[in-house]
Parts: sequence; structure tokens; C-alpha cells
Amino acid sequence: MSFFATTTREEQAKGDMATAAKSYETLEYASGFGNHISSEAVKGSLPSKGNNPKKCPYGLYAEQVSGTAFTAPRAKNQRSWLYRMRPSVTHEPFHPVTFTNNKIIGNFGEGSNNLVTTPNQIRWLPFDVPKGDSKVDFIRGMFTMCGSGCSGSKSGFAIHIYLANSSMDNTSFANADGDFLVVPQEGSLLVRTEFGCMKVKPGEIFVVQRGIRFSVDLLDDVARGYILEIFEGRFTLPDLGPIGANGLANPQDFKSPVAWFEREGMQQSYEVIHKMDGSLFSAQQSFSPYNVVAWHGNYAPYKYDLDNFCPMNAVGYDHPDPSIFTVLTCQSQEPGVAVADFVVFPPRWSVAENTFRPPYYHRNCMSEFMGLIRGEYEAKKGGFLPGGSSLHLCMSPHGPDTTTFENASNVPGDEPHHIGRDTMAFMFETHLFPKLTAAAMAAPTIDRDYYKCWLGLKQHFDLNEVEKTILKLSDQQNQNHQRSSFQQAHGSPRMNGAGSPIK
Ligand SMILES: O=C(O)Cc1cc(O)ccc1O
Ligand SMILES: [Fe+2]
Repeated sequence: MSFFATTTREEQAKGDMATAAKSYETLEYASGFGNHISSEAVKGSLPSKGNNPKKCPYGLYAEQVSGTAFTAPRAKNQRSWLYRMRPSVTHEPFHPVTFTNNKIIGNFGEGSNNLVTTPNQIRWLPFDVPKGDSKVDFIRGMFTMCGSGCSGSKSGFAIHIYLANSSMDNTSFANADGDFLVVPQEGSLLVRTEFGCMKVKPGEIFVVQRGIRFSVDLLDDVARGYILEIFEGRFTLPDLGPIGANGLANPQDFKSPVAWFEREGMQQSYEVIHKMDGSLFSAQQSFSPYNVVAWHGNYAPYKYDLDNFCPMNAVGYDHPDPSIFTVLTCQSQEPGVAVADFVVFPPRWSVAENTFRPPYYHRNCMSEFMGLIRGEYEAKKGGFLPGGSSLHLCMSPHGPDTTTFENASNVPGDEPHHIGRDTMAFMFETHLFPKLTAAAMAAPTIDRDYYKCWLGLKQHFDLNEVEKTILKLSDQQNQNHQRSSFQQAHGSPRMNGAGSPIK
């Protein structure tokens, strides 16, 4: 990035997509997970001593963004200092906005309406991206599928889908309700934030924490993806236990943006949308919120390329639990129990011996929301499509469909095979009960025939055959027993090392 970090959006605004695309490639990032980062778009714009000197360099305003309580233990404490042209407080009053038609939900607890829990397995075909003349951006095209708890009491989570056909441009968004983990499935995004820009393509994810202002612009015609919002806690890397110090998502592969400000936005008016307790509010301001010339701290957005995930798996026998593929976890108060885990099913070799290799049939006290970024998912070769979703609530039985079962249990031999270079499924797994919204339950994309994928599972257990086999076995055992009694009485032939009698 140049000395005065010029915006790639500037070039986009000129309509020169080729140049713009080139410069998106050259965006810089700071590597590492949870690091304390110092970043200047203009040299010398961070104070040389302390956080808030009487006058900041170049007349900038100092503003702290606290992601945790001031007094949170040091290991968990997160905050950043932003040095900006004008402080965020310089805006017209906020007013409620209703354009989302209550599609974004933040309260799944008491007093919440039209929410459903069901023991039925649910699957959705991909949601359509908006077509036609109406412009729908990331915020206007977002709706809640399910969730638990309540943003107002900072407990629980929500899962949303976004469908967009236009950039947010001069709209900026901040979520006071929690952190967003965004999983793009279709369409690359330019994510402008107060901390700098990130280009995020399908197969990458990004996290924007509580309160941080950001805008999502489209680098392709349309965009579709999934969002996991946590109302409590933070995403952390999972402990690795006996795996050791390395593997799964490696910290060095997480990328935070570097300081950048929007030159052309300095004098442009912006709409700032603020989500609070599940409601949206809008305020106007006469300048870009992306006016941060330098920042330092450990509270900053980041992105991660799922292709960097380093899977651990069976090299002997049996199908391990999917927790081995945890990318990020948001832990509850109970050790090892997640408010929400983000788990991927990446390209990998499958090598286990005498093992039914796809996922086992199971009932889980955790609830599992799944999505598919690309390719096919190993347990469901059809029906679960890229952009589609499924939900198996607490203890709802599920597992591979009939075809997958029949194929995998009849595969001859134990040859290693690659499950596919072009696949990437994921799961949001939670110990809470997801409640489904009207938008999810009434969606035209809901697959009413989902249950049929298991109806073909035949009973292979045939009592007559089993009895015959048992009889045959006990006959054999009797004969063996008689033979060995005879040998004990009359002496057995001496064996050589290979188990053959020595003549
Ligand atoms: O249900 C699923 O497909 C997810 C899943 C995958 C796996 O390998 C083991 C258990 C599990 O819940
Ligand atoms: Fe499962």
C-alpha cells in the first residue's frame, strides 16, 4: 500500500474495474491471531508516547474502541486506539429504520414471536440472490434463520443469510449486538472497515467484532453467504490438547487490515446504520467513517482462508468426531462446551482401515447448522447444494443418506482416497437450542422431501439368516472343541513357527 493508502474504491468509482481488481490484489494485511498491531497509513500519525496526548499528530482525534470491559483480565482484554480525522460521535441523531421488515432478529427468548423449534431435520435449497432493478445490499439483503438467547442480555447467537446485488457504497454498518463471522459462498467482497480494507472471496471468512463500522462492497454481480453472530464471548482458536502446538487453523494465517482512509469520502455524506438489541437505527454524517489514519491495539477485524486449514484425521481406523475440524470456537462458561463452534469439512485424504468412512449416524446434544460453500458434502452427494443449508436440532437423528451408506459400506478394500479437492462444507454447532424464524420456516426453498433421503435405508439384519449363521458357527465351534479334546487325549501334532504340523 502506498504512503497515503489510496482506496481501491476510488478506482472502482471511476468504473475502472480492471485497475480496481488489480489493486485489491495488492491490499496488505497484518498477520496473526489476537495480536497487538500498530498500523499507520501516514508515517508518524501514531502518538510517539501514550494513547491520548494533548494534541495527536496531524491534528487527529484519539478514540478508543473497547471490545471488552475495561477491567477484563489481561489475557481477554481487547481494545484499540483509533487516530481519526473526526471522532465517530460527529453525526445527526439516530432514527429507527424499518426497511428490513423485522427480518433481522436479536431476541429468541421471552416475548419473541413466531419462532419455532422442531425435532424434524430441515434442509433448504440455495436462497435466490435478488434480481431485477431493485438494489439490495449486504444489510438490506440479510435475514435471520435461527438463533437462541437474546442480544439485549448478551447471551446466545443468531444465524443469518445475506443475499445482495449491490455494494453498500456510502452506507456503513456497526453491530452493537455482537460479533459477525461471515462465510461468503458466492461473490467476492471488498470489506471496508475503520481499520482498513479486506478482500474476501468465497472460501475465505471474515470476522467483524461488536461496534466496528464496516461496509461490504461487491466485486462480482451478486453475493450470497452465511453469518454467525455471537451475542456473547469471542471467537478464539480451539485448544489443541495432545495434537500439540500446531495444526488446524494456524494463527499466522489470520489477516487483519492495515490502516487506510477513504480519500474521496472525506467530504461525502454517509448513512451509518447501527444494530442494537436486534433493531436497526440510521444516522447521517457529513464525512466518511473510514477516516482512521492510524490505529493500534488488539481489537480489529480479520479474515482467514479456509484453504489454509491443516486437517488432522484418522490414520488408523474409525471416523473421528467433527470437532477435529474446528476453525474457531466461542466457548460458554462450561469448559469444552461452545456457544457456537465454526467447523469446516475441507479437502483431505480419507485413509482409515476397516471403517465406514462418511459421518456416522448420530444424535447430538449440540445442534448443527450446516452450509456448503462449494462442491459436494461427503454425507449427502445430492440435495445439499452450494448455498443451501441444513439444521439438525438437539438430538434429532441424522447421518449419511441411503446412497452414501450403501456405497461406503460396500467399498471393496481400504484404499486411501481423496474426498475431493473442490469441496468445502461447514457447520455452526451450538449447545443452545436454535429457534427458527418465520423467514426460515416459510422459505420457498425449504426442502419438504428431505426426510426421504433416509427412507431407503434397508434393514440388513435378517433374523433367519442370523440364526443360520449362529448355528453354523456353533457347529464349527463344537467340531473344533471335539478335535481339540481328541488332541488333548491323544497328543497334538507339533507345530512349526508358521502354524503347520511338523512331519
Ligand atoms: O452431521 C454432519 O454431517 C456433521 C458431522 C460430521 C461428522 O464427520 C461427524 C459428525 C457430524 O455431526
Ligand atoms: Fe451431525
